[in-house]
This record gives sequence, C-alpha cells and structure tokens, in this order.
Amino acid sequence: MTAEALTPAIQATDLSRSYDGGFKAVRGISLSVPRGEILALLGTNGAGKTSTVELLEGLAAPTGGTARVLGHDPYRERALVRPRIGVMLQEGGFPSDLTVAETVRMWAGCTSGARPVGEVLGPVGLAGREKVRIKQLSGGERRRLDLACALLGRPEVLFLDEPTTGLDAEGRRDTWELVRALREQGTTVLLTTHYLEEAEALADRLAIMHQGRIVLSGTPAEVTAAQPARIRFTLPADVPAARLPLGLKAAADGDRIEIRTHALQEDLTELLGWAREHRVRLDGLDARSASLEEAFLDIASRTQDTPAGPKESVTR
Ligand SMILES: Nc1ncnc2c1ncn2[C@@H]1O[C@H](COP(=O)(O)OP(=O)(O)OP(=O)(O)O)[C@@H](O)[C@H]1O
Repeated sequence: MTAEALTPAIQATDLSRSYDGGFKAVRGISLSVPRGEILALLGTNGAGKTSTVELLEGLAAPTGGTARVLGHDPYRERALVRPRIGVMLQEGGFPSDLTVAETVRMWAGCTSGARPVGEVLGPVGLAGREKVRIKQLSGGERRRLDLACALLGRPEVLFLDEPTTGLDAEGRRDTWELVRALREQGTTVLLTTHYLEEAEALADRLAIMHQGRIVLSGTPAEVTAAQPARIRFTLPADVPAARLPLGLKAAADGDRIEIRTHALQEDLTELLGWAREHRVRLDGLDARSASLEEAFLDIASRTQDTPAGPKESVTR
C-alpha cells in the first residue's frame, strides 16, 4: 500500500477560523476521516460547520492550525487538491435562465476529467429534465443539480453541505442510496446535516459541533451510548418518591419520576421488582435507550458560559 493510501483523506489539527471583527467561529478542532468513510458534522445553527467545511475545501485560510485533504494543504495547494474533490455548497447559485444541461456543461468546463452530462444527471434523478430552466426547478431538484455538479469530476473526496435540505422523503432516501454507493466505490464523504436520522443512516462517524468546537464524536453507537437511558413513570399519590430503592437515581417532578441511568436493564429490573414486591402501580411507565437526538439536544442546551469539556478529536 502506498504512503498516500495510508494518509487520512481529510485531517484537521487544532483548526481555527476568526472572521473580520475577531469573532471566532471555529475554535481549535481536530478530526480525521480515513479514506472511504463518511463523517457527518452536526451542530446547532451557527455552531461553525460551514466555516469548518470551507477551510477543508480550501475556500478560506485558517487563522490557526492545519488542514490536510489527500495529504495536501487545501488552501495553499489548491491547484493540487481542487481537481480531486467535489464540493456541494449550501446554495449552488446557478444562473436561473440556463437549462439543467447547460448548467452541467458549464460546470463541466471548469472540471478536470468531467464525465458526460447524462452520467451525473441519471444518478441524482434528473434524467429527462435536461431542457428545464433552473428557475423552473423545485428546491429539491436544485439540490440534486448541485449534487450532480459536485460529482462531475469523479471526486475522491466529496463535501456535502446539507445535501438533502428541501428534498422530500423519497428524494432524501435516493440521495442516501447514492452517497452509500459512492462510499462503496471508495469515495470519502464529509457531510453537514440538520437531520439526525440522516447522520445515523449514513455516517461511519459523527462529530457534533457547538460554539466552534467538537464537543462529542465517535460512531453513531458510541455517541448514543455516551448518553444515559431514561425510565419515567408516575407514582400513586400515597407513595412518596423517597420509598423508591436508594440505588435508583430518581428525580421527581411532582408525582412524575425520572431515572437517568447507564444500566437500563439492571435499574429497570430493580424498579419492577420493587413495584411488584410493594404492589405499587407505575403509571405511564416508559423506558428508553438514549438516542442521538437526546445527545444533540443535551449539547444544544449548553449555554455560552458552560465549559465545552475536554477537547475531543475524531481520530482512530
Ligand atoms: N462572513 C462572516 N462574518 C462574520 N461572521 C460570520 C461569517 N460567516 C459566518 N459567521 C458566523 O460564524 C458562526 C458560524 O457560522 P457557520 O455558518 O459556520 O455555522 P453553521 O454551523 O454552518 O450554521 P448553520 O447550521 O446555520 O448553517 C455564526 O455565528 C455566524 O454568524
């Protein structure tokens, strides 16, 4: 195996970016995406995802730290990196009077080794729409056209910034299939998304950004496992929460009880055993494992003053 094949497709080390006026949008993030993997970058609005992706795409110079794409600095060595990557921005911004085919041909003119128009329109579901003008396309169709253009140069690394925003459920699934097929062919993908189920369905690894930092990362299973599971129920009015077994870390909100636990099966067994022994009815009993959504909401609820915790990196 060559040295290049062993280099991660995308690597960021302590990367940061400040805008004019001094606002720090990216505050020292480190991540590494091996070749042929999909990394989903998640975060609330303004977390710094696009600012980060733009650094990795070579569209802006970092204020600090380093970025490497296919072993090169994407900003300083743009001429080397650009032909090997595909970029789907949040808003393609194509001239609205051009047709679909004209747009792809125009884009192909700026792409080294561009494949034929039909080869990219078919997979994104725009076959037969060649003569339609951009202004007549739906929002979802424009997103597909953005994707078609990003695929023109058979990129080794593909950056997708919110690729399925505006797509209906079927269009979203089709895009997922396409992205999975690209991974099968060895393409490395970095995607940002607001859809947690998209990240869960596609990504080998996730990184959740908050206020310019990566605060949680790992495989979808690891990120979810870091969160406690929850058991909820209501106790009868004549049973005070203090009578619950001490080992259960229960919090009461009126008569509604919540237990957050990393040992769901054991704690649920203990609770049900106690309820049976004392003939207590647990109304509205609900036990559920942690979800990515909970991990995300927990992070999103952190305020500016809350420390972001130890700096975590997405490395293997
Ligand atoms: N050109 C700019 N000048 C100054 N501040 C900017 C600029 N672009 C972005 N920002 C700020 O940087 C922060 C991060 O923005 P960024 O677009 O990277 O976040 P994001 O995670 O991609 O958000 P979204 O999910 O809304 O797309 C935001 O507070 C934003 O207002």
